[in-house]
Order: sequence, then C-alpha cells, then structure tokens
Amino acid sequence: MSTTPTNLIDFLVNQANGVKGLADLNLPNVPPQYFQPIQARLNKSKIIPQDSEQSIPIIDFTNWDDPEVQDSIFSAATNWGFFQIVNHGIPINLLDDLKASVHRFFELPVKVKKSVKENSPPEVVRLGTSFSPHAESVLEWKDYLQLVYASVETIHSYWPAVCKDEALEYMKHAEAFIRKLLKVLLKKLNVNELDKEREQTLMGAMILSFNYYPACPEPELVAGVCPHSDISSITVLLQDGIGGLYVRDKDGNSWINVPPVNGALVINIGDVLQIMSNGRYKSIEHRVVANRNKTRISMPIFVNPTPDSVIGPLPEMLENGDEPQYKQVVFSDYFKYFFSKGHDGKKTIEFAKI
Ligand SMILES: COc1cc(/C=C/C(=O)SCCNC(=O)CCNC(=O)[C@H](O)C(C)(C)COP(=O)(O)OP(=O)(O)OC[C@H]2O[C@@H](n3cnc4c(N)ncnc43)[C@H](O)[C@@H]2OP(=O)(O)O)ccc1O
Ligand SMILES: O=C(O)CCC(=O)C(=O)O
Ligand SMILES: [Fe+2]
Repeated sequence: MSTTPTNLIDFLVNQANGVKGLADLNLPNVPPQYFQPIQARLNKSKIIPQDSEQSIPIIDFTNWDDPEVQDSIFSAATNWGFFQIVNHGIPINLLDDLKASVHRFFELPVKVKKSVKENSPPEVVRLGTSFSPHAESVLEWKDYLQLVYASVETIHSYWPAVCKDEALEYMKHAEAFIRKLLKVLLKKLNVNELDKEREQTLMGAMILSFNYYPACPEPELVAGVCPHSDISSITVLLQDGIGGLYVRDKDGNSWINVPPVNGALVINIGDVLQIMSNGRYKSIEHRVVANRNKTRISMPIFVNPTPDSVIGPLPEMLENGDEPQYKQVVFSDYFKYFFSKGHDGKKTIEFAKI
C-alpha cells in the first residue's frame, strides 16, 4: 500500500505532483497537513436547504440593455454579491470544449506538467497547488493552472498546447461579455462611460484559472477552498455539474449552495468593485467543499485591474457627501498582501479600509 510522501511540500510543489498526484496514490486517509480546524469545517447544520426561498439569483442576459434586466443585475450585486447569468452570448459548445481541455491538462503525465511549471514565466502561466503553500498553515485540496490573458504572441509561446486553443477562444468571447456586464454595473453607479482609463482599472488584467479538485477520501476534514472573498473587480466562473461552491448567507452563520446550472456563468463581485463602489456592491465570502467520489473542476476568470492601477472609491460615489470608506491603494500592493497569508474570509479588504 502507498504511504504519504515524507516531504509532502516537495512532492506537491517542487515535483509538481499536486494534490492530484496525492489522490492518485489512493491513500485511505488524508495527510494531517490538510486537516481543517474543527470549528472551520462546514458542518451540515450550517447549510441552508436548497429548496428554501433563499437562492442565488439567475438572470437572463439576452436583453442586457433592457432597464429591467439592468435593475435585476444591480439588485443582485447589491443584495447578494453573487448571481448566475444565462444566455450570456458565449456558445455552449465552447464551454464544453474548455471543460474537456481542463481535464486533458491535469491528466497529462507529471513530467510534462513539471516542464510547464519550470518553463513558464509566472507572469504568464502559473501551475500550483492549494493557495499559497508557503504562507498558509493548512493546505487546500486543489490544484490550479493560471493563464494570464496576455498578448496573442505571448499566449502562443507559453499557454500549454493541450488547452491553448480552447482557452483562447473562450477568453475572446468572455472579454466581450465582461465588458457589457461591467458597463451595466458601472451605469447603475452613475458612471455612464467606461473610458480607457476606467477600463484598465476594472479589466486591464484578466487571469483564466483552471481549478482541479480531485476526489478526496475524507472530504469532511478538508477544504477545497477556505472562506475568502476574491480580490478582483468581478470574477466570472464556469463550474462543472458536480457542485461544491457555497456562499456566506446574510445572517453570517450559514452557507448557501451555488447549484450548477447548465450553460450558466457564476458572477461574483470582488473586493476591487466593493472598494470602487464605496461599499454599495458586496464582495461576498465563499468556499468550496471537496467531494468523496468525483473530481470537480471550475474555471474562474479573475477580472483584475492592471498591477499599477490605483483603486479607491469612484468620485461619483462621493458626490452626495458620502464619506469614503476606503483609501487609495495600488492594486499590486493589494494582491501581494492577499498572497502573503492563507485565505482568511473578508480580512484582505481591511488593508484598504480607512
Ligand atoms: C490560487 O488561488 C486563487 C488565486 C486567485 C488569484 C487572484 C489573482 O488573479 S491576483 C492577480 C495576480 N496577478 C498575477 O498573478 C499576474 C501574473 N503574476 C505576476 O505578474 C507576478 O507573479 C506578480 C503577481 C506581479 C508577483 O510578482 P513577484 O513580486 O515577482 O512575486 P512572485 O515570485 O511571482 O510571487 C510571490 C509569491 O506570491 C504568490 N503569488 C503571486 N501571484 C500569485 C498568483 N497569481 N497565484 C498564486 N500565488 C501567487 C506566490 O505565493 C508567490 O510565491 P511562489 O511560491 O509562487 O514563488 C484568487 C483566489 C484564489 O483562490
Ligand atoms: O471552484 C469554485 O467554484 C470557486 C473557486 C474560487 O472561489 C476561487 O478560485 O477563487
Ligand atoms: Fe473565489
């Protein structure tokens, strides 16, 4: 029978086995480095039943410039911070092709993935496991591949061949959708034009991430992703049909499932838009649970400012005399702070609080 590698971090990170390599050993138990403290585990009594009246809104984007549709987006971003969009304009076959390419990438032999890790500049491609393994006290049951949406030449040089075409085609369509959605979100904040400077601040740097959560022998002991809010302006997430994403409820103590809806994209407001809207839009905590029997994948696009963008409440938010709740921060300082610690709920935004 296989045993846990003696130097687990070396096995996971340096040898590029990731948690998939660990799961492939078919160990009966999870190594203690993955044990969440008891109070941090998601116990069933804290989950709001799926059939209750509370559920994340699902919005049809077909008539996105219809004021009623825009009102429902504003209401979801203000009250929930999370919603699902159907009829977003991205062909469903592209979503299916992308999911297949994610499985193809993670199923590559470890030596191929190791060479991707070793030969890719981290500002373009980053293969990793957990969240920030050198900074966190407990590991998360997740591997990831981050593809930075750079110039076409850079993409062709560095994105892995097994998923490059699918990822690039998806990003081209997603970019058009993201621009429309940000226009709506900004318009409802009385910002009527998304000029070049604001576009750079809201969506100047986009990262397509492939998250891979292998089946786990003891899912109740671990976290796929610990509670956190995203640091992006928005995140656009495609999930497969397995499920496992939960959002913190308004009462603060319970969690609501984000059920997989075929063809839908899950949108969440990130810290940047909470800061720019001076707290009007909410960047809500969410987490992922592991699954005993099935591998789950998800594909978030982190829609980020460029690293040198300065983030703060929009002047339009302060016109009627409201006090700013956040100071001006350089985005690269913000994300370096985010990665300097483990996921820790909503604590990152304290960095920008006045
Ligand atoms: C993983 O689960 C996640 C991820 C996220 C992601 C949110 C974001 O998109 S934040 C935007 C960050 N921007 C980029 O990643 C662009 C590409 N990267 C870069 O240009 C550079 O890496 C850099 C971000 C400018 C930082 O450069 P540098 O100062 O030279 O430092 P590094 O050696 O690259 O990194 C130091 C250390 O920080 C951690 N880290 C930095 N960036 C990331 C990243 N994108 N993902 C994961 N970790 C990152 C990492 O610990 C680095 O240590 P190493 O062990 O890799 O050496 C949101 C939510 C999630 O659950
Ligand atoms: O896998 C998911 O559904 C969500 C992942 C997530 O929250 C993240 O990558 O920031
Ligand atoms: Fe997230």
